[in-house]
Amino acid sequence: MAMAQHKIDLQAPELAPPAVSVEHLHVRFGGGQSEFTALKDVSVTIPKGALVTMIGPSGCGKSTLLRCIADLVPVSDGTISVLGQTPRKAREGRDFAFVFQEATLLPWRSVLDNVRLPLEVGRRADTAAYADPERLLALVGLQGREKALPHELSGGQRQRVAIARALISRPRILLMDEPFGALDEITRDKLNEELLRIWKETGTTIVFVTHSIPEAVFLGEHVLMLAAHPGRVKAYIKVDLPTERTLAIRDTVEFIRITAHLRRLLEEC
Ligand SMILES: Nc1ncnc2c1ncn2[C@@H]1O[C@H](COP(=O)(O)OP(=O)(O)OP(=O)(O)O)[C@@H](O)[C@H]1O
Repeated sequence: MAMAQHKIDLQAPELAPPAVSVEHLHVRFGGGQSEFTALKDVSVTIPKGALVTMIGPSGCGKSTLLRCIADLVPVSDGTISVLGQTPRKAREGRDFAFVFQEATLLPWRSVLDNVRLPLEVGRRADTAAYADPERLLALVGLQGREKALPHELSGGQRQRVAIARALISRPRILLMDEPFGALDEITRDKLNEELLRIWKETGTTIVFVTHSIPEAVFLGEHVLMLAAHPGRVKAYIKVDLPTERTLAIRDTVEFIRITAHLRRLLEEC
């Protein structure tokens, strides 16, 4: 009698490539006498759909790591895979988008036209591949401000525009380098809550660099800590807090315990 065939599901989640896989990454700048090792033997896996925050002392290589993932800085040794491809391929396929500390909006274009910009300069012929700019503005809480010019917006609102613009190509990964670092505390708190909502609504994987331990813990499902000189992984912890988070969670014993633990680790870096 023939044996029953067992169906093998090649799309099983555990077999799918992670969002980002970094293996034995070394990044060196300069050469000869002035060679400088910015990252040494960094290995880390970022699961699909995760929100990973990255923290570490100044100069430990957080931006460098993010830029390597984004194909903006060349890798000296090791490999990076973004959704199973090279960072170059992922960049060409617009699989990720980058949000910087400065919103860098075009001052002469309206909010809506700034968000639409990637549609005009992009290489995707298929406009259905892009999200609807007006819906994105609603998603980031800027409904009704479509016609405003950047100078008419607050810093927090400009950063909301930058996030909407980043989301227009429906990136599967959002790389954020201290996006709220220049904002006042109240605006930053509000945007932190909103980012969690946007993350849940879009299902985008997010890698978020910050200098703030409370911000890293509030946002992160996982916190990646780098140590400096040379830049290397110090810790990669899962944040054991409920996924539904409001700012009030920062007053809980568990939140305070995790931030204290990270602060002690940071002091060793
Ligand atoms: N293009 C470059 N050429 C030479 N050195 C560089 C270059 N980019 C970064 N570095 C150096 O690599 C190290 C890591 O820089 P990086 O900006 O990644 O650190 P960081 O952790 O993001 O710092 P910060 O928290 O201050 O923003 C620093 O010493 C920096 O001076």
